[in-house]
Amino acid sequence: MYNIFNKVNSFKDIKSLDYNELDLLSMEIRKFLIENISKTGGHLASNLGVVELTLSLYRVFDLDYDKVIWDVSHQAYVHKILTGRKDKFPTLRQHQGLSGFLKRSESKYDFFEAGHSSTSISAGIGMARARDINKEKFNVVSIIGDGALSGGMAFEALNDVGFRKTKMIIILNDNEMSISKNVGSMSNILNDLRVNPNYNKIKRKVKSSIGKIPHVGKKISDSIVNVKSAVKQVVLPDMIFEDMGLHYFGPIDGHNIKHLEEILEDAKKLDGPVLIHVITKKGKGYKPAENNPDKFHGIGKFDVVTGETLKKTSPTYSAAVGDALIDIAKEDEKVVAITAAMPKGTGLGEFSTKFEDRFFDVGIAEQHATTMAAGMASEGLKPFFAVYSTFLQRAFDQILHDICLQNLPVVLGIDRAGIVGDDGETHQGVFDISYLTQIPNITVIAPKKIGEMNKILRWAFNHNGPVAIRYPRGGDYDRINEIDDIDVIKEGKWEIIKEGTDVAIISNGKLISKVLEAWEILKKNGINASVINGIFIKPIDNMLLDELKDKFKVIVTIEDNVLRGGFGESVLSYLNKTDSNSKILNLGFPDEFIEHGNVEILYEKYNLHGQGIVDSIERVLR
Ligand SMILES: Cc1ncc(C[n+]2csc(CCOP(=O)(O)OP(=O)(O)O)c2C)c(N)n1
Ligand SMILES: CC(=O)[C@@H](O)[C@H](O)COP(=O)(O)O
Ligand SMILES: [Mg+2]
Repeated sequence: MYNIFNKVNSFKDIKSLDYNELDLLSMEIRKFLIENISKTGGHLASNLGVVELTLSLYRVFDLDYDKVIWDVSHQAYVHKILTGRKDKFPTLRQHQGLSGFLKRSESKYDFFEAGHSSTSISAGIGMARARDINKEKFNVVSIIGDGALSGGMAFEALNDVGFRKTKMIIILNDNEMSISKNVGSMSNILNDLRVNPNYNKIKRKVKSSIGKIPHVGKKISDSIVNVKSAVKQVVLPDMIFEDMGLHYFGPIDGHNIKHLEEILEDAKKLDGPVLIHVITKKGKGYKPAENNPDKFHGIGKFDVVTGETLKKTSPTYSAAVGDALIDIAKEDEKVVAITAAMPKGTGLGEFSTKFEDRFFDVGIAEQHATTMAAGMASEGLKPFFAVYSTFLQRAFDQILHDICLQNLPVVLGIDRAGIVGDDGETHQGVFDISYLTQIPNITVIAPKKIGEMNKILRWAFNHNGPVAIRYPRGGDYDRINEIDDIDVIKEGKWEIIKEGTDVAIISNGKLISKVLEAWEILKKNGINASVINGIFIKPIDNMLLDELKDKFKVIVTIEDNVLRGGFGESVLSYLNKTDSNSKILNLGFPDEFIEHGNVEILYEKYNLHGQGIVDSIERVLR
């Protein structure tokens, strides 16, 4: 089935191949990726786009010596194949299987881990400077996408590397796509560069003809500069990378291995930072992905022939947020929506077309989005920033310093709160309760079911101060439909779902379903539990806690967050200040990073499934 691919297990095996064999290998790698990812799910389109780029890099550079850093690292599957992990590919993103991202524990060739974007240039600069101080000689190559280049850290790193002239190579992998269409003025500049490839040709001609003039004097060299800038003025209004102090090569066809290799060899010889602008096609070689790169950016299992996803779609929290927001925005023209490059993932797709002027995709710029929201709120707008819990970690200071310090009414829609599953450590949303609740002025709230989203969002927009609404990836468990939506939302007031006598269980969000599962088992075991929806994670319901402590010997908190600084600790800390004699049991995630794997497997592993909750409670009651 595979001719060349079967013989390739390592980057060492590709060095001796000729260009025809490399073309065949590229096709076979694509076939392998499509077949495997159709069964496991994963980041298909980005990987299909970097096949030739990865092969070229690994022929020119020596991974036993040189360092290659992949930004985000969702596009590093070909790297995994070429670094001895081909056979493990069917386990991709499965619990205990290969990670979907780079992992230093997986391979000595995974030089730097990522999952969040725009870190590769900074990491590369760090390695290059360590190399220089340690008097070593290896090459450093950072590969960053055009989407990731919209992130502030990437600009900070370019600003630094161009100034200090650190020797390294930056490959800008430009496929005109972030997850959705790339946005921003840098994206426009890249487009200019793409459609004006003449600039480099003319520059090379000018340089080579001047190189032929013997003993170039100051006058002539001045005129070179003038010619260069004249060329720039005519061909391009601004050559941003060269002006920042980097050598620029491009645009280069990222699917032409021979040409890529020539450029990489040239770049290797140069001192100082080099940026190679490579043009690739996201989804290359698989029509459904080429035609629909955002759908195939990160996809679940799919049918290879039709490209259709196999899992039936069911209502999600993100979609409910999008619908509710449209509803509210129709009534209130002050409502605006913001995303940091995740319009579809956060459910804002329809909003973006219905309210074009009131929708802002700022690129992968969570910090900017947060402070911009604060600015909008200071002028009377009602901003809603929908953002994944894990990516909002970037904007901690902006939430604190720009929103909360000024008590500005920004609504943060914290999507993917709690564990997300297959993406693993870098993406689990298990820190937001801890990082948010320590900030004064903010209110943190969580719906227990999708149906409550509209009501909660309306409450948040009417609240005079910052509000964070946390909700999970995906949708509800069926069990939650056994209970009603919350009736009235009152700040700091919890909802009693079941009245019991033996133990009080307080939880919030999606985990309420798991608590209901536990409640049923406990009942069968003769234990009568109260179940409380701690819908307000901050402020907590002190009055109800006062009643619970007098009534129950055991109070249990359960959260989809790390225990440190979490909901349970807030409850514990309050009860510690009272005369409570109740025993408090806090359930949640321990002080460690939560690996990748199916969400249900992970809940079970950490005893947050029905039986796990029961076991923990029975242990304490005994
Ligand atoms: C800080 C942060 N915000 C958002 C994301 C979600 N995200 C993952 S990949 C991606 C798009 C990256 O685009 P690009 O760098 O061009 O890579 P491509 O997939 O096009 O190869 C985004 C927005 C992230 N990983 N990190
Ligand atoms: C690499 C990355 O950060 C995103 O592509 C992420 O994997 C998307 O996750 P969702 O599938 O939850 O939108
Ligand atoms: Mg891209």
